[in-house]
Amino acid sequence: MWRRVASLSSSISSSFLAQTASRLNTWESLTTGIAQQAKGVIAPKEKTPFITFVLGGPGSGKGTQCIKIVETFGFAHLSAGDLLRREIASKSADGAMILNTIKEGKIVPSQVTVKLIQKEMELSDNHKFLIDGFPRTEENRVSFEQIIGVEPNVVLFFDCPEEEMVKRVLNRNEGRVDDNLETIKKRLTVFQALSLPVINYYSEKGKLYTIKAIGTEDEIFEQVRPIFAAFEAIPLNTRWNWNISALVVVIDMS
Ligand SMILES: Nc1ncnc2c1ncn2[C@@H]1O[C@H](COP(=O)(O)OP(=O)(O)O)[C@@H](O)[C@H]1O
Ligand SMILES: Nc1ccn([C@H]2C[C@H](O)[C@@H](COP(=O)(O)OP(=O)(O)O)O2)c(=O)n1
Ligand SMILES: [Mg+2]
Repeated sequence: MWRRVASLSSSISSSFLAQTASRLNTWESLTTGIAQQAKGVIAPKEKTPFITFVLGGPGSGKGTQCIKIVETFGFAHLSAGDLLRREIASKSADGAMILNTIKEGKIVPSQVTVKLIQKEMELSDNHKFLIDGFPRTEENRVSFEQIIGVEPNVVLFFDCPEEEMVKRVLNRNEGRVDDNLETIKKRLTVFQALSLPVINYYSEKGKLYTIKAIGTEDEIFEQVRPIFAAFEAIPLNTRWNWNISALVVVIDMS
């Protein structure tokens, strides 16, 4: 059980501590949100969730780097695109609508995507989540906050030039309905118009880590690794919860 044992003024000046602290939330908020949503069916989990949003344009290398983060840091990988493609394949009620939306390079209504993410989070034994390709719009972002009830600890942005993204997507060869030049152009327009505002939002909140997504997969991962290594270095039984006016020390008494 988490107990608050002290509340300190915000005089601690280390930027690392401040940045790190701002990215850690208490477990209570998620358990409350999920428990409310699940109407008590699912028992609260025991660990503080650690949520990373993985953002970047189509072909910027999000999925590729997520695999490496999973291997190295043991996260659960929830790809919004994969969850939506699974709905299409399962011929669910929303399947046809999702397929048409993806073919058009547009964004699926947030409630549909958030519900799929929520289900995966509830089913997972893990407490560290990489949410890949989400939120892609401000509507996505607000919907997640409202339905799940938490904010991310870390937001990664894979920053890649458009020509490189187009080249990678056209070579991806996974048989995706949206990996063609016509749809990619639409997706890049949507990324600029709807996803960049989300990236700016997290930048202003001090949660954004921008990765230069050019180079080999390993070179790019060397930019990613220290971000999570820094969080791993925080002692397991100590969590800092940063507030605008106060720093609250939370010590695990279990
Ligand atoms: N650093 C890289 N250099 C060249 N190709 C890459 C790199 N990272 C990923 N790729 C390839 O580019 C394509 C898109 O990568 P992917 O991880 O699916 O991107 P995203 O999930 O952002 O759309 C894939 O075929 C992948 O193998
Ligand atoms: N939050 C999301 C994520 C994906 N989608 C839809 C629209 C996207 O173009 C497709 C594919 O997403 P996916 O993340 O798999 O695509 P990339 O890996 O960036 O190429 O799914 C969505 O509507 N909302
Ligand atoms: Mg992807």
